[in-house]
Amino acid sequence: MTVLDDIVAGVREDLAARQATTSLDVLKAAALKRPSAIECINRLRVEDAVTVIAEVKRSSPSKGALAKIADPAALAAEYEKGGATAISVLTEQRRFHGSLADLDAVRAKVDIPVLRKDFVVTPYQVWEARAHGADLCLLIVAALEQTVLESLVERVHSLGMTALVEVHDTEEVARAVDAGARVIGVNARNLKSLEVDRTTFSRVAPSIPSDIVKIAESGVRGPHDVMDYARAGADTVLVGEALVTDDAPRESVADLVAAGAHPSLRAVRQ
Ligand SMILES: O=C(O)c1ccccc1NCC(=O)[C@H](O)[C@H](O)COP(=O)(O)O
Repeated sequence: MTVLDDIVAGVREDLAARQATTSLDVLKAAALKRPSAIECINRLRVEDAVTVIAEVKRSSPSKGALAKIADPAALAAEYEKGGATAISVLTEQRRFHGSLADLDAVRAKVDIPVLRKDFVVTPYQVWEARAHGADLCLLIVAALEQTVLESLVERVHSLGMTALVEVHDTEEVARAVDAGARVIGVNARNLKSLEVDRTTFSRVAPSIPSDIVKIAESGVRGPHDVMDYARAGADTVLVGEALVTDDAPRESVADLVAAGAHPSLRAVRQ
């Protein structure tokens, strides 16, 4: 069994428990009370700069416990003040120690778009994301059969959210495009070995059509990695570990944002 299969099996068990207590009708009612979603795509891809999605990440299968995040909302607020374009909140419980409560807290605190980062395999979880205030919802191609991927992308978009469709190779890019993705994230973390290879983005991104927003996920340790991803064509970078393990997350986000807007990148991005 791969790490991904193991995580998804746990997600399905936890989901069954939540579905037993919260009906889809309750979620739908909550989702309908949300204001219409922010137009995320225009915020993620801006002229002359690479934007930053900063992640609330407590733990991970590859590293174990990363940070004691007593107040995820306060951390997200620091990210926002540092210039993050969006906040990613890991809501998976067993391996990442996240929760929908974290998503609620962050949503209540920040004005910028919020991503539900989880292993979404059913429409119920998409409704959950919307009911808990997410503007973006992660869908991992490797975890989904094509027909399911297509229906979940459609569901995410029909609820006014934006799907961040995650891929690891060019075959998965083709599947993401066929499924209607408008935003594709290339994750440098191999989901079998959990090793991070930052060159994955430069190999995979050229196969992503130009009208689709390109996000480089994982492995950013500092400003130089943002600039490398920018030179390889990223519109946005998604950063977790380096920020949650930092003593000054606001300043560190600001440094990454400044790197993404560095004048030397202008020629590359035109
Ligand atoms: O982080 C992990 O160990 C991991 C393992 C298996 C599946 C997903 C995993 N991480 C989720 C992510 O995609 C990252 O949290 C995100 O891209 C940020 O990465 P990083 O900046 O390297 O923490």
